[in-house]
Amino acid sequence: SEFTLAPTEKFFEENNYFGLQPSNIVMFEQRMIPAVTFDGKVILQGKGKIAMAPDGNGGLYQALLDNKVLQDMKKRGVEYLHVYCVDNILVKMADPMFIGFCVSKGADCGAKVVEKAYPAEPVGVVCRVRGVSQVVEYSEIKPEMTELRGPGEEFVYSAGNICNHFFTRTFLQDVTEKFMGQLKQHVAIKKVPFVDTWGNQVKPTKPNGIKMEKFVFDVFRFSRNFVAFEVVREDEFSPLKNADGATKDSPITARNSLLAQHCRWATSAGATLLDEHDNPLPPSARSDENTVQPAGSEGLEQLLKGRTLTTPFILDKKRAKELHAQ
Ligand SMILES: CC(=O)N[C@H]1[C@@H](OP(=O)(O)O)O[C@H](CO)[C@@H](O)[C@@H]1O
Repeated sequence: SEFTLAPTEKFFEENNYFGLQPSNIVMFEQRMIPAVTFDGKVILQGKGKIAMAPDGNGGLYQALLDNKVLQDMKKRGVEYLHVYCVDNILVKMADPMFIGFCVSKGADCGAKVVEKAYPAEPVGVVCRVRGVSQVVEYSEIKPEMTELRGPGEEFVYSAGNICNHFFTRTFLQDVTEKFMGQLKQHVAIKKVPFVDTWGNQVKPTKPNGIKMEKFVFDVFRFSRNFVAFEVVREDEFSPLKNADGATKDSPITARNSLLAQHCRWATSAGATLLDEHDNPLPPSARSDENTVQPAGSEGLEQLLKGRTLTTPFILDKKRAKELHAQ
């Protein structure tokens, strides 16, 4: 959006595009739409300036069209897309397992899901409504539906949406050409700063306005072959939604999720980890033993098997070279 494009560009430049070719990176902006009061009037954010807000993560499709991104992808021979839209430190971009699964199933649209942890967990559920695959958002599902359980006491609606999606380019082409007008508008009730009639800037303490948002997953219902792919939460989902100090989904919890994952990878590659007092670290909550080497941890075994490592242990290029040489 207009808030994030310039800082994102700057961050990529400063970090040398993370080793990618700048010509292979395309950045573009979603639209902004006015925020309105509960009776539908525009809100003045400042003198002569209407309060605007990004049009939701489902604004992606209009933005792809506005910026001719799908045409560009066609030229470059891009046929499959992996999209994610919540901050998630464990996200596996272009995950070969997920993409391979969707392609092998002939899917035009797919979603990664994790098992819902508890009924009121604020995640949408991937399900079928009258035979149509879709996400029912947590703000729009009846609480009693979230409580429903099957014969084995498992949740009936257990497939938690983690905003991690697969699309074929041709499906998105169809969406932009035929279905965009059918995307629903969802109402988000928010605190919108405004100027009062005396020209004073006011920061409301309770919600005073409505932002209309489109949801990225609202295109699922137009797919011809939709698939869901369940993944293990500890390996793939640790969202960042709150500031430090919150008990969940904060920078600290995100950092700990990544550390725990790397400890599991090192242990399953055959390393023994010690804390700063040389005591062995307790075994991680989940063992990856006997599973395939998790994507992202390939090659670790050669470096770490049989080694005893004191944490914090940083495996950078220099360290990897040293380990190779030993
Ligand atoms: C509109 C939208 O994208 N909603 C998503 C999104 O919720 P937020 O609370 O808006 O961040 O992230 C959730 C996963 O953290 C997902 O379950 C939900 O469906």
